[in-house]
Amino acid sequence: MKEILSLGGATNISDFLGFLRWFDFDGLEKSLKRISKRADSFLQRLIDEHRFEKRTTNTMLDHLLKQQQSQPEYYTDQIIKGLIMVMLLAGTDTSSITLEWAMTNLLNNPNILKKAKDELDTHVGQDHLVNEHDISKLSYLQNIVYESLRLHPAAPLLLPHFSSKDFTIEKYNIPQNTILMVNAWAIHKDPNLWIDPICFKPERFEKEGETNKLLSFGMGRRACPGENLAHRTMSVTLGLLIQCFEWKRIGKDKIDMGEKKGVTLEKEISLKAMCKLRHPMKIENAF
Ligand code: HEM
Repeated sequence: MKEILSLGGATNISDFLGFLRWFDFDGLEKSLKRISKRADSFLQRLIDEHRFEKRTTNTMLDHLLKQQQSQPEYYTDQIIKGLIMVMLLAGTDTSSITLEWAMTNLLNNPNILKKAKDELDTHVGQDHLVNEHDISKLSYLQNIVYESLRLHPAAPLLLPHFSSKDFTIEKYNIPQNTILMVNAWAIHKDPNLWIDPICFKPERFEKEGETNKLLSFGMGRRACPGENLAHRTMSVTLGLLIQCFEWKRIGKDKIDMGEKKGVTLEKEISLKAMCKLRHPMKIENAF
C-alpha cells in the first residue's frame, strides 16, 4: 500500500514533457505496471477466497459478491477489485494518519486529553465500549477530530483538479486545462480565517459554522465520498483509545511535530507513547 501511494503521488516528468513518455525516463511507468499487477493478483486471491468459502460473513466483499450473482454484468471482478482498492487506498492511510496526529496533539496537551476523558466518562461510562451510537453525545471528541484535520489535513494539497474552462479568481486568470492544486494545509493555518491558527484548540469548533471552513475532504462534486465514514471510524477509534487506556508521553519533552513531504501528511517520526489499561472492563459488557 505504501509503495502504491508513493508511486501514485510521484511527479511524472512525462506529464509535462510528453516526448519523454517514449523513454519511460525514470522507470515510473514500469514500476506502476509492476505494482498494479501485484495489487491485482492480491485482490483476485481475496475475491476467490471469499467466493469459495462456505461461511458467509458480513463484509463488504461478501455483499458485493452477492450483488454479482444477481447483476453479473455490472458487478464484475474488475469492478469489485476497483472498489476494494479505492477503499484501501483512499480510506486507510488518511484515517490512520489523522488518528496519529490526534493522539500526538492529545499527548502534548494533557488538559485536552483529560477533558475528552471526562466527557467519555460522563456520557458513556465504563459499561460498554464506545460505539457509533455514542458519537453524537461526544461533541468535544468530535471537535478533537476536526481540529486534527484542520492542523494536519491528511491530503494537504487535496487531489489535483483540472480547469474545464478559462476563469478568474481574484487577480489570477486561470486558462482552461490547467492542473490546479488547493493548498488546504496553508488555508487551514491562515490567520485571516482562524484565531491562534497554529494552536491545537478543539474548543474553536464550539462556534457554529466553524467546521464549514474546513477543506480536509475537499468540496463540491469531487469531494471525498468517504467523509462520513471517516468521521465515524476516527471518532469511535479515538474514543476507544481514550476510554480504555491511560496515555503518557515517553519522556518529559513534547512530541516532535515534524511532517514528512508527500501526497499524504505523515508524521516525520512515528508516534511512540506509553499506555496502560484504564479499568478492567467486564468482557461480557464490552461488546
Ligand atoms: C481522514 C480521512 C480522509 C481524508 C482526510 C480524505 C480526504 C480526501 C480528499 C482531500 C479528497 C480529494 C477531494 C478533492 O480534491 O476535492 C478525497 C477523495 C476521495 N476519497 Fe477521501 N479522505 C478520507 C477518507 C476516505 C475514506 C474512508 C474513503 C472511502 C472508504 C475515501 C474515499 C475517497 C474517494 C473514492 C475519493 C475520490 C473522489 C473523486 O475523485 O470523485 N476517503 N478524500
